[in-house]
This record gives sequence, C-alpha cells and structure tokens, in this order.
Amino acid sequence: MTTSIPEITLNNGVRMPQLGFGVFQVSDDDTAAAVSHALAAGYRSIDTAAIYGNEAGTGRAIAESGIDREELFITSKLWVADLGYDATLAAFDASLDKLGLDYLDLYLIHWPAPAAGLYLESWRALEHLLASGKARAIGVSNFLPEHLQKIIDLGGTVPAINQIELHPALQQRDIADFNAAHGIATEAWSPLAQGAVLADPAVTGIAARHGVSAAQAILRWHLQQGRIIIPKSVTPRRIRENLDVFGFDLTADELSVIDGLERDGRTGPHPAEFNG
Ligand SMILES: NC(=O)C1=CN([C@@H]2O[C@H](COP(=O)(O)OP(=O)(O)OC[C@H]3O[C@@H](n4cnc5c(N)ncnc54)[C@H](OP(=O)(O)O)[C@@H]3O)[C@@H](O)[C@H]2O)C=CC1
Ligand SMILES: O=C(O)C(=O)[C@@H](O)[C@H](O)C(=O)CO
Repeated sequence: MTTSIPEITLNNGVRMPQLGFGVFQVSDDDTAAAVSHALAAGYRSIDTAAIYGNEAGTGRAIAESGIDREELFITSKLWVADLGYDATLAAFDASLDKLGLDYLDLYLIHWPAPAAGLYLESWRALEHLLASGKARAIGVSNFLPEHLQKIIDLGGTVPAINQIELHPALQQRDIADFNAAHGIATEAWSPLAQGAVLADPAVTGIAARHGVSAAQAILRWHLQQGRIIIPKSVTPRRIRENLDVFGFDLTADELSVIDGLERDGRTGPHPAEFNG
C-alpha cells in the first residue's frame, strides 16, 4: 500500500496533508480506537470539532501514538453556541484542553449561523489566535461566498480553508470557484456522501476497471481535483482502504462521468438556514 500523502500549501505557507481522517458521529471511546487505527495506518491529519464530543478521545489516541507533535495536523472547530469574540477564545482553550495539546494546526468557525450575526467577531478572535501562535492556520466551514466576502472585506486575514459539504451528488462548483479565486483551499466534508453514492453503477464500473473499491474511486476523484478530503470510518479495513488511493489515476473521461452524478444531493443543513 502506498501511504505517502501529498500536502497542500495553505495561503499562509502552512502545509496540510491532502487526505485526513474525520470523526463525526463517533463516540469518545470509539474515536480513541479509530484515531489510533488511523495513525497506525499512516494518517497524520485528524478532523474533530467541539460539537462532536470526541476531542478528548482524539487527544488520548494522539498521546498514546508516540508520534511527534510536529508530524501531526490537528483540526477542531468552533461551535455556533460559542460565536462572539470572548466566547470564541474560551471555546478554543476548552478544545485545546480536551485534546491535551498546546496548539492547533487549524481552527475553523464551524457554521456562519447568519441569524446570530457574530461570525465576524469570531473571525477577529481567530486572527488573535493565529497571531499568538495557538493556531497555525485559521479558516471557516460551511461559508457561502456572501459570508466569505464579509470576512475578506475586513481587510485582515483571508481564511486558509473553507470546509464544505462536497461529494459527487453535491459538487458546489460556485463555492469552490470562489474559494480558489481568493486563495482559500476547499476541503470536502462527507467526501463519500456518508456512503450514499457508493452503489451507483457509474462509480462501481469505474472502480472495477481499476481494481479498487467505489470509495477509493470517489476519493481519487476528489484528490485529482486538488481538494482536501477527510473521510470517516470506524472500520479498520476501510480506514486502511481509504488511505490506499495513491497508486492509480482516473482518466479525464472517468472524472467527467463522476462529475455527471451531481443531483443537488445535500446530506446536511443549508448554511444560509442553519443557526444551530
Ligand atoms: N464541517 C462540517 O459541518 C462537517 C464536517 N464533517 C467532517 O467530515 C468527515 C467525513 O464526513 P462524514 O459525514 O463522516 O461522512 P463520509 O462521507 O466520510 O462517510 C462516512 C461513512 O462512509 C462509510 N465508509 C467509509 N469508508 C468506506 C469505505 N471504504 N467503503 C464503504 N463505506 C465506507 C463509513 O462507515 P463506517 O464508519 O461504518 O466504516 C460511514 O458510514 C466527518 O467525520 C467530519 O470530520 C462532516 C459533516 C459536517
Ligand atoms: O458534522 C458536522 O461537522 C456538522 O456540523 C453537522 O453535521 C452538525 O453536527 C449537525 O448535526 C447539524 O445538524
């Protein structure tokens, strides 16, 4: 298995593995086991969030791995209940404590929650965390171009990342194009659409031609378009399988076939409407 994971250089020069490991909907204890499997398999980037309730389990697996901190890339996210300048700083410290770390590689505002009108205040708090060195990079998640533009208009730090729902059934080309035009890396959450696209005959046909699984074919589709991806699994075989995606290339035609699976197939809330 090839486990050399390419890196993406973010807009502040920090380098991030293009493929990481997500832990949404995993209990704290199961997260510790899954992250341990992932680190042993070769993952070095872990995506958690305060709302997942598993930062402590993530931290235990990190501590027990014995892997040098500088080799790891740890992301967590600010939940909507903690938007606002002071609340953001307190929530960041709480996440750091649970993870047992003294800095994060990436800290994201989880949702813009536009009704609260507080994400610009939180962005200023993230800029403070960046300047203090407690976060190596800062970004956002689930931000639409209108929300990103408001941050850009502040004239300070441009988000390094916008982590958005993105998979064959919901490709969000308008947001990815806006991100790219402003030097913001696009990170795909639910890159496997939580399994919803794995049985599609177009995907299974492409996978069979390459002797790989449907999940591997979809992850390859993401990687060849330069996106950062964070597939989740609690199944050791799948954890290893999802990392084994660097030994084959999809053709341009195969990429187009998967592009053709767009169906506005959102699995999560719409960012314009979600306020926590
Ligand atoms: N910023 C945000 O708002 C959000 C961020 N995220 C982040 O993105 C990560 C990934 O998204 P997530 O929603 O978890 O969904 P994914 O698209 O990663 O899909 C996970 C599902 O696919 C299954 N699966 C994983 N690998 C395989 C495989 N090789 N073959 C077959 N099935 C497989 C898993 O099963 P099993 O575990 O049983 O093996 C699980 O049911 C999250 O864990 C989280 O870190 C997710 C949602 C929102
Ligand atoms: O998984 C995430 O990161 C999310 O933001 C959401 O899925 C969130 O946790 C949620 O459940 C929204 O209804």
